[in-house]
Amino acid sequence: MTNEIQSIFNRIAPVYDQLNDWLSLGQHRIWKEMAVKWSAVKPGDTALDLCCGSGDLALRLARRVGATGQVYGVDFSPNLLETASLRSQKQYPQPAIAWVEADVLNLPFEDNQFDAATMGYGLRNVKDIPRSLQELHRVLKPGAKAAILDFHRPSNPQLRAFQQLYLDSFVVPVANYLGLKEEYAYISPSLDRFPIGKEQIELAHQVGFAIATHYPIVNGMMGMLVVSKF
Ligand SMILES: C/C(=C\Cc1cc(O)c2ccccc2c1O)CCC[C@H](C)CCC[C@H](C)CCCC(C)C
Ligand SMILES: C[S@@+](CC[C@H](N)C(=O)[O-])C[C@H]1O[C@@H](n2cnc3c(N)ncnc32)[C@H](O)[C@@H]1O
Repeated sequence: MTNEIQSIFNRIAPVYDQLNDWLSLGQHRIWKEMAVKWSAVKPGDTALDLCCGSGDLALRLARRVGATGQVYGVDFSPNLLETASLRSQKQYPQPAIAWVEADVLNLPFEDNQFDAATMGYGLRNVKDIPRSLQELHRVLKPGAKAAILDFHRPSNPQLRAFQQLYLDSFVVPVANYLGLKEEYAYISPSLDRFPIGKEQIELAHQVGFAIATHYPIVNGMMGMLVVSKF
């Protein structure tokens, strides 16, 4: 399964950023900015972006930590990391970002290292959610926060039906046009398996996060889990 997920993301890498803009009507930028803000990252921090993909969140974190801070972006897709690295090289001044190819279930970092963290659309894709939250908890400093953005299922049946229709009748056909039907058709079943907000809070508490809050966004079609370590 891990290799399957890795190869999905390697295949979509060339069009990933463009499709996110088209399919979310540009809205994913706002949701990602909210994640950065809710991670409470500040100038001088050492910040972590898990499942960084093409680097959207890591680049935003880098703007917040500034010249005195450092950002680490971790992902297991070499193709998306290549895009991320090219994007950061094009920026001036060069952001202080280290792109790390690794599995977020086994982070190559010491305990208590990071002041803040983000994870965008990663948690739903890992094969062991509790383990990934445990690793995040381990590497955060006491007092640090993380914001975890992902799809969510709205409790309202009409909104849920709209979300399903949007995925089946807009997202998948657009991806199909680019030869990526199966890759984008994967989103819907992955969302069906994904724990809802309350369940995410419970999992976060189980791995030791002292505070865990889930905020529905876009009428519950997306969600943000914000966790704090004490
Ligand atoms: C940035 C977004 C999704 C990233 C993403 C996550 C995955 O797990 C994938 C799996 C396989 C292939 C691709 C991805 C992937 O790109 C979020 C934005 C893109 C969404 C496809 C848009 C979905 C929007 C909501 C269902 C409805 C929002 C309505 C609003 C009025 C635009
Ligand atoms: C939907 S993309 C999100 C990328 C980026 N965070 C964003 O918001 O645009 C999911 C990312 O998670 C990565 N990923 C999934 N499981 C992983 C794991 N176990 N370890 C490292 N990366 C993983 C994929 O390679 C992919 O880049």
